[in-house]
Amino acid sequence: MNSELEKFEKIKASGDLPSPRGVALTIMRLTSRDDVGFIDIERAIKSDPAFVGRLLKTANIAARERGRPVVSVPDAIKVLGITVVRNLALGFSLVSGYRVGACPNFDYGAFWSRAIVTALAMQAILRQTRQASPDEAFCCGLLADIGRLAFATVHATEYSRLLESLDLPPTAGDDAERMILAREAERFALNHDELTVAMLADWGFPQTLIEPIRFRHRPESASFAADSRSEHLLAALRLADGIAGLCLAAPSDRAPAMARLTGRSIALRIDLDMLEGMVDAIVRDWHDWAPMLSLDSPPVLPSFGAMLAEKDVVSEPPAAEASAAQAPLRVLVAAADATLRASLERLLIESGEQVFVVGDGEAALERALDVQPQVLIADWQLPVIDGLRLTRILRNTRLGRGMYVLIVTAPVEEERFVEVFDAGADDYLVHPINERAFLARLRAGARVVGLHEEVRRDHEELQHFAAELAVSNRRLHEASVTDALTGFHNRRYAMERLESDWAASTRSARPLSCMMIDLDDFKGINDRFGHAIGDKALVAIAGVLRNALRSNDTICRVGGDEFLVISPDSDATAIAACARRLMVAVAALKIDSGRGIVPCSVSIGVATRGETMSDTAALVKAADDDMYRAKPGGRRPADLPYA
Ligand SMILES: Nc1nc2c(ncn2[C@@H]2O[C@H](COP(=O)(O)OP(=O)(O)OP(=O)(O)O)[C@@H](O)[C@H]2O)c(=O)[nH]1
Repeated sequence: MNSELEKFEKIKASGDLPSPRGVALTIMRLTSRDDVGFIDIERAIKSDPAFVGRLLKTANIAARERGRPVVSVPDAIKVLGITVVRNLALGFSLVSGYRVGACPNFDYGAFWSRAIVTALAMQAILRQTRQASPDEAFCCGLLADIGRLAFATVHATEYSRLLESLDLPPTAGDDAERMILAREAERFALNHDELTVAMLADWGFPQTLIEPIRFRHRPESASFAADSRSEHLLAALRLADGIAGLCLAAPSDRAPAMARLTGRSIALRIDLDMLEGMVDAIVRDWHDWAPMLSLDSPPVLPSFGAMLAEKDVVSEPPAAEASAAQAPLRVLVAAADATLRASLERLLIESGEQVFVVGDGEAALERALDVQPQVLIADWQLPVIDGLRLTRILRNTRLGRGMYVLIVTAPVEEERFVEVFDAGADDYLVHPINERAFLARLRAGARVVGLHEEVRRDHEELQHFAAELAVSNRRLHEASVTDALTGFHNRRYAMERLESDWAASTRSARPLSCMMIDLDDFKGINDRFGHAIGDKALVAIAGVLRNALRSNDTICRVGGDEFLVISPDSDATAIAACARRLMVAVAALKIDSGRGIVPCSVSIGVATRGETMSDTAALVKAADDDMYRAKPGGRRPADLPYA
């Protein structure tokens, strides 16, 4: 048994590790048997109505593109698959069972909020990149930090002391995370990432899905093959971490959180536009999920675009690297002949390089993917996969394209060397090796490797600049559609947004409503109290609107004292009720001018898309007309014709 597993078994033996209960336990037991039928699982699920609701919700997110809602348990199982259903049951049962606990400095609410945002982010990222099942990724994201909860459960008092001594904000970056990991390892012999990996493996999660968790805060130590699923999942997990960090950051910490996020999205070729749509959708889903899981209410977050415009966001620069000229070369030597191997190894070590040695082609391939050498020295006559075939295989991978390849061969006629170059090798050495010639060739190789590294670094820097430029462009765009006083979008944005919500309502045949809100006698307020107090009133009324409306309503300031609210999925009754609520809330405002309370009231016009309405202009006009009917003097809530 390896030592990590041994340490995990010790913790597990305490019997206190977080574990599934109720229906989750039944489903896990059932799915571990070969003879279990679909009906048994369906029956187990149906015994827990709360789980049925959550399962249907997940299935409907998964099936968004198919246009037909999932309304039954068998349908949900078909959409998600038994494994995902089982892992969802596990995850949700842990959320319900460990909402509070005995570790005083562990914030259980923040832990689960972060978990659900990470889960939603993993699902959204994988839906975009399609490198793994988004629903499996959801489960993996939900439980990606479960080791932390496990420490808080098994070692409540000690873990609380450890957290107190570190006193780090929950959204700190990699450096802070590494500090926690190091202290946990010192104290408990395992860190929470290792414990998470062990727990998920114990629950039967597939290795490729959970292994990236081990490296989520130290990606430079991961040695996944280039373009492998694990490498991709690691990048996805880091981006999901970044998204969760941004969503949970205090407003003053959003700029560094945003910087981490934009840097990480580059690795997955997710541009800012995609990221924006993704983050805004994740925040909306979070608002839906939180009450379903009885989690803390999510904060009302500005849109991604508004957060991007908030501060000077600069994406993470590419990691600083030692100059390739000074760093030792990573050289892989692949030769069956022990004397040849030993002499190459000696020469390379003497010249200060980092050497890895293998005896056949298959081992060479495996080792190459693992250590990612910059130089490969391979014997032509290598067993299993010969040197030329090995070169061809590696040249077809991203990793192998930049490698400097030297083929070692016994003397052959000149003609045959063509084959060496045709296979993609850079040079050859004739055995027995002339030491001076070998070292000269190695220097030539080092020069080429150095150039490759330079190109790669330049490319990364260019990507970094491109990301920064995209951020600046986005910020400029955001500023051009944002009202500086209230932070709401302006008329230009309102009209674009209305068009897209109109199109969505046409596609889905769902209602679309809007509200035109106009402050009453605002000129009088300015004249009586001064412009500064007028501004204060505008900001206060904007705050009322922000707090009173749903997260998927769009509020725009379309004139000096006019706001337009676009409300998808609201019918005439709902929008009227909403207008009444707003009027009451604004009337209750007490804005102190220093010379008495400022009288605040609004007139609101409402309109709902009807069959005779041809376009968005007609909808806005209807709301406008309704608002003017309410003036002058402001319409009282009771005057609104709908109860
Ligand atoms: N303080 C402040 N005032 C503004 C701002 N933008 C526009 N205004 C003022 O808002 C007032 C709007 O006046 P009107 O359009 O006559 O509307 P009203 O006085 O609210 O009258 P009714 O709409 O009929 O109730 C004007 O005096 C503008 O100068 C702003 O950003 N800050």
